[in-house]
This record gives sequence, structure tokens and C-alpha cells, in this order.
Amino acid sequence: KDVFDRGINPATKKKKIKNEGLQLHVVEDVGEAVSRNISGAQLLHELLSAPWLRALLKVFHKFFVDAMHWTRANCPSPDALELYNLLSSPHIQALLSSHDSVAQCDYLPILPPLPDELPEDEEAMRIVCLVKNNQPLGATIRRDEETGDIYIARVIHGGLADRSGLLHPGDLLVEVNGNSVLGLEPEKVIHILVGLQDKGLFMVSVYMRAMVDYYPLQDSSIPCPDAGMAFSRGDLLEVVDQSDAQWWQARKVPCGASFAGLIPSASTLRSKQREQWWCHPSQVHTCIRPSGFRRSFRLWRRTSYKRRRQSCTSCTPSTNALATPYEEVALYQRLPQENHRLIILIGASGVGVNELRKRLIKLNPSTFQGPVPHTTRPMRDGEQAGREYHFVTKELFEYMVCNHRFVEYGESKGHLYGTSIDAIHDVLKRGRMCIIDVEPPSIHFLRSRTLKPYVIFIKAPGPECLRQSRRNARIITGYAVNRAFTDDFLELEEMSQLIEAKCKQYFDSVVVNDDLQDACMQLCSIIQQAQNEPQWIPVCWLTSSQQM
Ligand SMILES: Nc1ncnc2c1ncn2[C@@H]1O[C@H](COP(=O)(O)OP(=O)(O)OP(=O)(O)O)[C@@H](O)[C@H]1O
Repeated sequence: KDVFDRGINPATKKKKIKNEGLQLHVVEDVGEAVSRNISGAQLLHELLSAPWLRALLKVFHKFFVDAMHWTRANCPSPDALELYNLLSSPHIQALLSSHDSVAQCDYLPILPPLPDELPEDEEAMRIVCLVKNNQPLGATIRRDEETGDIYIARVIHGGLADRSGLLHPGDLLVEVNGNSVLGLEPEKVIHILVGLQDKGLFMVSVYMRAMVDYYPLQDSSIPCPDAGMAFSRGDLLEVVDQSDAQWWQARKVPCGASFAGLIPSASTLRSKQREQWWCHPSQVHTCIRPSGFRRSFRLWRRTSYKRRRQSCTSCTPSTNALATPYEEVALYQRLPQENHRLIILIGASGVGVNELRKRLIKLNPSTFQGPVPHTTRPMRDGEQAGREYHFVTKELFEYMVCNHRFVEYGESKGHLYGTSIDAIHDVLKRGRMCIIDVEPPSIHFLRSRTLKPYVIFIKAPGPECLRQSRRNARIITGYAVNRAFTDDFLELEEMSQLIEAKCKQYFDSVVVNDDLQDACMQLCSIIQQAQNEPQWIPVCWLTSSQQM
């Protein structure tokens, strides 16, 4: 920015400095970078990485050698003179001096050191350092009337807090510049925040999604089992104290209790998991056993049992469940200009996932849409490329498999079928809500910042309800077409429970598919909420422009 301000304005100076030779590159690079409104440091970084500057710096050395030679011989070479002229020009001087300032870290304000008592496990409490430079913080606060705790209520879009990407709505404010704000009147906290000048060091509590189950009464290492708090995977926890690196204090959200319970820190839980894995590897095995009885017409999507076993990533200690016992989350409100969140339906085979998906799309085809699958089978009469399927060659399909373009794929009657990630993006780019149903292991593949999937578990009702509601239902299996599946209800319910037990940390909502009409209506309203109301999502899916 310094360089730019000192006179390399492409609009006004281009003509003049073009005559001087090299500088056009500078003008173009700076002008382009400034038009993207990037930060000063980023701009400098980009400038210093530019090939023309690298080349220039390479000959810098030669210049000095030549210069010395010239001093000695008093007879400069034309190259040395030319370079001397170039390097003496004001914009290069400004650039070099900016570079030197940054290289020496010679900029203000100097950030304060992190407190000595910083917890060893940084995941528990976030220390947020903002360079304020007298700008407003760009966040509002609220006080919980019951506990007196101060929370970040809103982060103003485009403000300092928003641009930093470090403060989120719902964060509990613990300290500001070393002053505890716990129990303070909101006016007093506002006074502290407004009074911040150069910088602010905020300590905020964090929210975590439990990715594992924990039972204090079964844990012999907990200092006080009665003070422990049991939680199961999927629970939302507000970590309020981590002064002990091994045992944190947390509350469940939403919760009635004002007192916190003891939970193992992430590192403690991780070492417990490793211990458990080495002692009882089979107990940590979280593979979902396929029910084996049902093959619907969606067979093309289903991978074989063998392949599923191979692709199951939840059977080794290096997996998500073992490596990440807690996942930090923050509230996210989709902005109107953003793509819709991907809606994923998960359920045991035969529970009615596909039926519900089809009904939703039929109910409102201009809003809901499924991705168009790929296949290697030939096109049939009445079909249209890109409508029923994307018809591709086997070579192209296999190329896409190798490049991980498929969420799921499989083979049926000698032809390959698959749902590609690009087909999902196509639907979202058209402004529609994309609804897909996948096998549980595919959730990992889809959990990304760009898709921000919202996962709805379609749960089986009890076997008696199943028997009642599915009296007339038929299924199409691999070995019997259109057969009644009344005998499979127990197996279906068992499978549904297993998926729920193993994967519920990924579920955002659960719908019991008893009465089809009711389930469909419930699904509609959940999806509307998912798209239009604040939801907890992993912090790593947020960018500064996507926070509330
Ligand atoms: N709530 C319900 N009441 C009555 N019948 C239902 C209900 N839900 C689903 N069905 C019927 O159950 C059968 C299986 O449903 P569906 O094909 O959607 O299962 P699925 O979970 O998608 O399994 P698959 O992937 O094997 O097809 C279908 O005949 C469907 O019409």
C-alpha cells in the first residue's frame, strides 16, 4: 500500500513510467492487487513473489559487484549504470524500504505476548488477538440473565471482528486484555471494549460437538466421578474452564444446569482412546454392518459389501473418531446470496430414505432437486443425456473414480453408476436445494466448507409400527423383484439403531419415518430451518464472510 501511495497509480502514472522500462509490471501487479482490496501484508507478499522482482533481486548482487568494480576502476559497465538507474527510481526505493520494514518486523502495533498461564491444550479456550487501531470492534454482546455470562451476540458483517474470522456469535467472553469480564454489567463490558485502542486480547470459551461417548462412572482416572459429566456423541458442549490441561469443565447446550461438570480434555480423551484401541481394538471397530437383505433399484449407488469394508475408514486408530474427540463448532446463518446447504438423508436400507427424497422433489420440483447420476449403460428410448443420467464411457467413468469425483458409485448388471460431486455442485449453483441419500461412510467425503451438509437421519419406528405402516410396501431386491419385506422388520430396526449409535455425531436432525405424510411434512420444515435459521457447524467450515 505504501508503494502504491508513493506514486505507482496505474491510472495516472502508467504513461510516464512506462518509458522508464521495467515498471509496467509493477504497475500492473499493484493495480490488480489493489483492485482486489487485499491487505497490505498480502499485497507486499504478492509483490515480493512476483517473477520480475525475483529476477531483479537476483541481479541486485551483480549490481553491487559491478558497483564496487566501478568504484575501483571508475569505469561503470552499461549494465551497472542501467541497474543503478532502475534501483534509484522512487518506486523501487519505496518497495525495497517496505520490504526491509516488513523483514525487520518494523511495524506497529506490537502484539502483546500470550499469557503465561495459557492452557497447554489450546482447543479448550480461544485466545483472540485483534489489532484494533481505534476501529469499532464490530460485535454486540448480550448477557445471560440466569448466569450473568457475557456472550458475543452479533458479529457485524464486514466489521473488524467479522474480517478477523476469530469471534463468533455465541462465544462466551471470559477476559478482555487480562481483565475478567465474568459477572460484569454489560455497560461495564461495553466500556472496556470501546476503550480498547491499539489491540484487544479476548479470551472466549468455545463450543464443541462431542464425537465420542463418555461415562465418568466408568472412568477410573477421573479425579471425582460425581463431578463428572456424561455425554454422548453429538452432544453440544460449552467448555467454560480449562485451567487444568487434563480435565475441563463444561455444560451441555441447551442446558438447564448453571453448574458445569468435569470432562476429559481433548488430549486426555485422545490418549484414553489410544489405550482402549490397543487393549480392545475390536471394541473401537465402528464399521456399519450392511443388512444384506435389500437391494433396491438404487443398486447402482450401492457399493459392494467388500468394497464397503475396504472403504470403511472408522476401523483404524487414525480415524476421525479417534483423532478428534471434540469438534469445535460455531453458529452459522446462511446469507441469502450463498448457495443452499447440501441436504443429506441417511438411513438403514429399506427405511424409506429414497421414498421421502422422491416425495420432497415431487412436492416442490422448483426448490428441491437430486443430482443427475453418471452411468456407463447405453441411453434408452425417451431418455435425454444430462436429464436421467450423464451417459459416459467406461474409460471416463474410471478416470473420474481415480480422481475422486464420485461420492458413491457401484456396478449393476455390468454397468457402472455413480453420483458425482460436480453434479451436486451443478444443482446448488442453479440456486436449488440439493437432496441426496448416501451410505453413512460417504458423509466424511461430503463434510466440507463448500457444501456445508446438513444431515438428517431417517429413523425406523419400532417393528410393530413398521409392520402396520409397511403392510403394502414392496421392495426390489437383488434376488427377488418386488417382494414384500414384512419379515425383515427386525433386521431393519437393528440396522437403524446401529447407524444411529455409530454416526449420530454427524446428524443435525432426526425424523422417524412412521406415517409417510407426517415424515414428509416434518422433513420439509426441518430443511427450511436448516437453510434459513442459525445452525451449529464446524468452525473450520466458516470463512469470515459466512458468520452471523
Ligand atoms: N412411511 C412409510 N409408510 C409406508 N411405506 C413406506 C414408508 N416409507 C417407505 N415406504 C415404502 O418402503 C419401501 C422401501 O422404501 P425405500 O425404497 O425408500 O427405502 P430406502 O430406505 O431408500 O432403501 P433402498 O435404498 O434399499 O431403496 C418402498 O416400497 C416405500 O414405498
